[in-house]
Amino acid sequence: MLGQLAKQEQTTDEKKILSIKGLEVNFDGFKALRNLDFSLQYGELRFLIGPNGAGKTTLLDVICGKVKPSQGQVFFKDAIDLTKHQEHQIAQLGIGRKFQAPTVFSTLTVFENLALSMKQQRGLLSALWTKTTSEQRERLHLRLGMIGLESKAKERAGSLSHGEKQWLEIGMLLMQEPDLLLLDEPAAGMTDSETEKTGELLHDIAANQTIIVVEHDMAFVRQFARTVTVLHEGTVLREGTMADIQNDDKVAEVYLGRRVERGA
Ligand SMILES: Nc1ncnc2c1ncn2[C@@H]1O[C@H](COP(=O)(O)OP(=O)(O)OP(=O)(O)O)[C@@H](O)[C@H]1O
Repeated sequence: MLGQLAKQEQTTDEKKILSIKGLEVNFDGFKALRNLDFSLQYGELRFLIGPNGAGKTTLLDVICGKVKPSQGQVFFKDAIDLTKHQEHQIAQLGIGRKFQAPTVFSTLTVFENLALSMKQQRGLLSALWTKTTSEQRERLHLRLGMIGLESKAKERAGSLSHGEKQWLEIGMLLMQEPDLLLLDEPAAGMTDSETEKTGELLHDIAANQTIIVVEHDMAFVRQFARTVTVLHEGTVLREGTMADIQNDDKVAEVYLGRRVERGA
């Protein structure tokens, strides 16, 4: 019986790409995260919401190695202890992070930006001047199509709209073939149609990769979220479908007594 239980637990664990237990982050005595448990299955698109200062960014910072926890476990693909790795190692292990503001090379073309981001052994300059292989070109065109910028491949990235720059940066991240993507407000500052396209892009990506999205725009979350985790005061307050979350009194209370509405 015990053996069976252990086996069951192991099977469940095997599906987890990320498993966090008892996480604590201490900034000079202030606990930005406390006793936080969080896990993610392969292929999930998980939205992370919560009021200002809830700890969302800090959680992403711990996962990508920018911030080291004072306590707790952070395991990637079961056996990789992320607390023991530096930021650049974690990127190589397959975790890609995108911050809110797009950072593309504005004087290079869209295609060149993507080509530079390819997972490769070559240095930056040789990546620019060496001819891409047909396999690489295929990958580049696949990503160009996915981010909707095929027709703008030869345009300078600096001439793109804000939304297009965001998609390009997501495409650049995808060229690294990460297993887990961490995205910070990918739809911030976008027009309604760009926001819509971004939501669809996230679902396209989640067909093969796992994504955590930190988001404030509740209309966006409502439209595109499958599972939502609500953080409050450094720990998980609730987790569930958007419908569960919207009807939860405690969640409404932490959002200053309002229902979870757009811009809350
Ligand atoms: N480097 C730091 N030193 C001290 N305190 C910090 C540091 N970084 C974050 N904090 C504090 O930790 C808490 C959690 O911050 P965090 O940025 O993770 O929240 P958040 O949920 O991402 O908020 P927002 O939605 O406003 O971006 C906040 O009270 C913040 O002031």
